Amino acid sequence: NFSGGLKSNYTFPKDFLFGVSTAAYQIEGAWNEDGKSESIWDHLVHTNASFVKDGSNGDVAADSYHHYKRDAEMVQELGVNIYRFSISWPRILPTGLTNQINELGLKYYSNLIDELIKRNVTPMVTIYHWDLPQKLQNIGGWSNAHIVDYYTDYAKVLFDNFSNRVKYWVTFNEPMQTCLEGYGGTYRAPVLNRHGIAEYLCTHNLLKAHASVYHLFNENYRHVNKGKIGMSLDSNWAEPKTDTPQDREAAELYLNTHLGWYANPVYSKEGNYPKDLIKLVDEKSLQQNYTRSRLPKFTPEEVNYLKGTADFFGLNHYTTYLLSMADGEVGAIPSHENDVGIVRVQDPKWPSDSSSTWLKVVPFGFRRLLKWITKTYNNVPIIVTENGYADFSGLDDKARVSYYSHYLNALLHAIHEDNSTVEGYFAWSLMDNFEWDDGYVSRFGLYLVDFKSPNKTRTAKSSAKLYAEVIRSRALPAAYDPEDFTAFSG
Ligand SMILES: O=S(=O)(O)CCCN1CCN(CCO[C@@H]2O[C@H](CO)[C@@H](O)[C@H](O)[C@H]2O)CC1
Repeated sequence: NFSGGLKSNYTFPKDFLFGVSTAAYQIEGAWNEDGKSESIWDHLVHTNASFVKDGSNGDVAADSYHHYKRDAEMVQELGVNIYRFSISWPRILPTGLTNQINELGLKYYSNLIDELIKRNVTPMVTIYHWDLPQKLQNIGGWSNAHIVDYYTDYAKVLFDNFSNRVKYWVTFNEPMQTCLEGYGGTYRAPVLNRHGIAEYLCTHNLLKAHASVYHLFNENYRHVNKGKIGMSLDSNWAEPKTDTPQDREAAELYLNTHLGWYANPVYSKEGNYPKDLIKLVDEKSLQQNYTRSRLPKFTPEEVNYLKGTADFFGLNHYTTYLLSMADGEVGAIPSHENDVGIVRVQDPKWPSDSSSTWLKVVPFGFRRLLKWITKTYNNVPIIVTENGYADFSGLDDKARVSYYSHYLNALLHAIHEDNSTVEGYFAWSLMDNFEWDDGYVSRFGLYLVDFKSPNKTRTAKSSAKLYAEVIRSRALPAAYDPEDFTAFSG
């Protein structure tokens, strides 16, 4: 049924990892303090103030650079076992390269890690959550093949300094957002908009960089504390718009050419990009008179080098779309969108009070996506590294309480009825933060941040209490009703 499963008294396994997530650019502030250099997000919001809905930026954000002890306290109040945060590359390597290592940057993260360990909370580090040093973008960024070495050198500095205290690593957060939306489009930094070309170059180099860091970790650092490393991929669920063969094909094609674009090379038995994607881009490139396909190819050695380079499947999920085949050309020519040729919409009946217009509440989609990943990638262990809801602010966040209840219900059914191997779940986000193009208009936090107060005061919302209760009891509240979506009726 709609909420992903009927009322049950399923519980979460006692060793299930409950976590909460944040990202450097969205919470830290101190954008140019203590030696940190400009990231591509600093550069974008400073040179194009109209990019952000409320004209704001991450210069100060939640000022976690100065309030990380309060953050660690909040994490402890929630009772989570693990805290996922990201490290800012330009805070560690101001030139982007290892000729200059910023000790004050290392110190900040070392202090944060110690605060977490003191509170019995396991740190999980996301090595890259979108904030590339601008100096590297100036020489091509992810479209420059040498970025594989630059990223590997950066990751080695983190492993050398933190692998004895950090057990969980995520190489990239949502690589598709960087490559498809940032290099192919204008929705994310560096807003290159070189659709049809740059999204494929970015992805090609980024996947090689991922594998390079996986092997570095596997060979030299895993033994330090039996650490684990993976990647966090974002995916909507794709439901066929109508129950017809074409729409079923469109839904499968969406998953293969978006999630599979990154998952197939790493998690599938055969490796490499999905066959559908290779075929579509090769054919379109030929028709468009390109001498060679716009999709770069992996050599057989590279296909093997990439295969199996993760201990878990990190999944960021928020919402669902209805898919159908396009009748005729869609999107710019050339572009990934045009290459794939499908159309996605959302059902107007789906609850949609969220401040993020794309975020519709569709719990069954979460359960079906987990089942699809389990089936497609041979029951790979999954860690849901982000899931959450946005509103316009407020402490008694009933819609967020309802969203989490429904999505956790769907998760319980995925675990107990669909036998998906899910090892953990992280709420996005610990606190209200800079929501990229939505600025501070859309709030995702379990804690409300008063951005006008000097200390960026954090206060627990009703959803923080719900989440803490679920973690303590390992179950949904007895009062939870899978059929009740009233919290969303506007
Ligand atoms: O229909 S549209 O094409 O107009 C918009 C597509 C919807 N996307 C889906 C992927 N999602 C990534 C989520 O992004 C993740 O989730 C959080 C909340 O956004 C961010 O704050 C995190 O940094 C990020 O990891 C952003 C919105």
